[in-house]
Amino acid sequence: MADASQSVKARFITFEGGEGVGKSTQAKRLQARLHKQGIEAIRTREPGGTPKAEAIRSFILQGRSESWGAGAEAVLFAAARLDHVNQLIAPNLDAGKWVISDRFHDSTRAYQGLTGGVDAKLIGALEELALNGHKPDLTLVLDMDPEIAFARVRERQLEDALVDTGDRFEKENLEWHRKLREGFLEIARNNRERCVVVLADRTEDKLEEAIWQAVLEHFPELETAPTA
Ligand SMILES: Nc1ncnc2c1ncn2[C@@H]1O[C@H](COP(=O)(O)OP(=O)(O)O)[C@@H](O)[C@H]1O
Ligand SMILES: Cc1cn([C@H]2C[C@H](O)[C@@H](COP(=O)(O)OP(=O)(O)O)O2)c(=O)[nH]c1=O
Repeated sequence: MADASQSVKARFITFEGGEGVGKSTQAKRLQARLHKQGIEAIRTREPGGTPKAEAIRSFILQGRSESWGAGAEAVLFAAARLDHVNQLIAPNLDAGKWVISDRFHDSTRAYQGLTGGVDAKLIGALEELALNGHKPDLTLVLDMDPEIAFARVRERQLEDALVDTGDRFEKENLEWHRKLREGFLEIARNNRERCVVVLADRTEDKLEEAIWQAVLEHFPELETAPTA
């Protein structure tokens, strides 16, 4: 692989959106595209990404913590994020590697803030602590009707012959997910310099292409990076 990492500044890209819209699938595909371009990129996810953050992930997402409430969850997600930023994201960016995260701080804004009702000032303060200066350079907001995304997730569960795999968040009702979708769109409207909304209700190949075009538009320097 040609090494373009030396000539192109390492960037931090996040994927956001509701459940089942294709974030994980496309995060993998984007990593592969970047590799083809000679760019070293690591892929991570939230909540999680480091041992401490993964521990918080299982703690929050299992049914046991049902009664925590959105405020406490915002604090827990922020604690996980701070470790993720300090232990994984920042060191990789410093080492010249691109970082792709499947969800990041906009998920807290959307789930705990706009949908969960936690005050925006509190969300902002937690964000300042957790990001430690590492705001994403580009956020791809995958957008589609949650009903269709749900059908995808259910299909996957049936294929895996799993009876009850939905985590606590996937069990929220459709109306709630529609509100969540509006929340992500609002975040994108208010952060136009960073966020690109991508229509997710299309084939994986077409979505990958649309995402790649958005990435090239945002980072034109990639066009001239040597190809592998
Ligand atoms: N463009 C697409 N069209 C149809 N199904 C898809 C598409 N992208 C992903 N899927 C399927 O939908 C399900 C959810 O995709 P995933 O990437 O895990 O979404 P997310 O990370 O947003 O929850 C998976 O079973 C995946 O194979
Ligand atoms: C990162 C983050 C996630 N979440 C929620 C969103 C998801 O419902 C859940 C993570 O589950 P996950 O399985 O990673 O997401 P997806 O279903 O999109 O593949 O945690 C928050 O509520 N706040 C946050 O800050």
